Amino acid sequence: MNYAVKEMFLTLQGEGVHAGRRAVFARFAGCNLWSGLEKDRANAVCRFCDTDFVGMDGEGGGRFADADAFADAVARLWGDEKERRFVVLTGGEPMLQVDAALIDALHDAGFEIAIESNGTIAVPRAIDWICISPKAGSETVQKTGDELKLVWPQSGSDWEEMENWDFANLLIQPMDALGDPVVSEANVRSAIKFVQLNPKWRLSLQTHKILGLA
Ligand SMILES: C[S@@+](CC[C@H](N)C(=O)[O-])C[C@H]1O[C@@H](n2cnc3c(N)ncnc32)[C@H](O)[C@@H]1O
Ligand SMILES: Nc1nc2[nH]cc(C(=O)O)c2c(=O)[nH]1
Ligand code: SF4
Ligand SMILES: [Mg+2]
Repeated sequence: MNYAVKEMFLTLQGEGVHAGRRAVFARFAGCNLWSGLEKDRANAVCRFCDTDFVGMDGEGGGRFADADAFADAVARLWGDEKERRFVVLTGGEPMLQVDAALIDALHDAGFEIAIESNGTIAVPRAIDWICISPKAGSETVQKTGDELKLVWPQSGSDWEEMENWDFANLLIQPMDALGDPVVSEANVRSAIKFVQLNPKWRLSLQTHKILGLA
């Protein structure tokens, strides 16, 4: 198997329970809920995406011939430190490409593996930290994991139903309205109010955007 990767970079995990943790991000090209082209956004299943995942032309991106080549690139970005090695597989939709060989190669290189997935494709439990972010209008098949991260508000998504799923952490992440600061701020206020009313849930902010990190 080869892997089409938009970009790979060293940063801090910006979101969720691991926010603030040093991490290599590997962003896979392509998604099953949007083509990634602006002309298709209005008709996509997922319409609020903040990410360019088209092609392989980003920093550290490219086509990796096999799992070892992928893991070598991740390890090079991490550097020599042997402790607490952490890689986040994201996209696009990483589960279109992640397979057992890749998971094994990253584990062999000493990495704890996290994934950011839309939950429409089952995620192997061999992945150490499963974060699922369900999208209204899609079928969520992965209803277990470490972190459920619901982008808020999303009409047509049933958060009460999600409380019955098997996730160790429930998070609400305000929707970035992509260039509309008034709406973005309203979404933050709405998310805070939601958590104040629903103590099973915690707030997740996109701290990398606040901090000016990738
Ligand atoms: C770009 S997605 C890639 C991974 C996967 N396709 C998914 O949707 O979970 C990474 C994370 O960013 C979140 N996200 C995307 N657009 C966002 C936005 N406009 N505001 C807040 N979070 C957003 C997603 O819900 C997901 O949790
Ligand atoms: N720093 C940083 N943290 C992130 N957490 C989830 C991200 C994603 O796009 O999947 C992301 C991202 O793009 N950058
Ligand atoms: S599912 Fe994830 S990558 Fe795909 S369009 Fe939605 S937020 Fe973006
Ligand atoms: Mg992002």
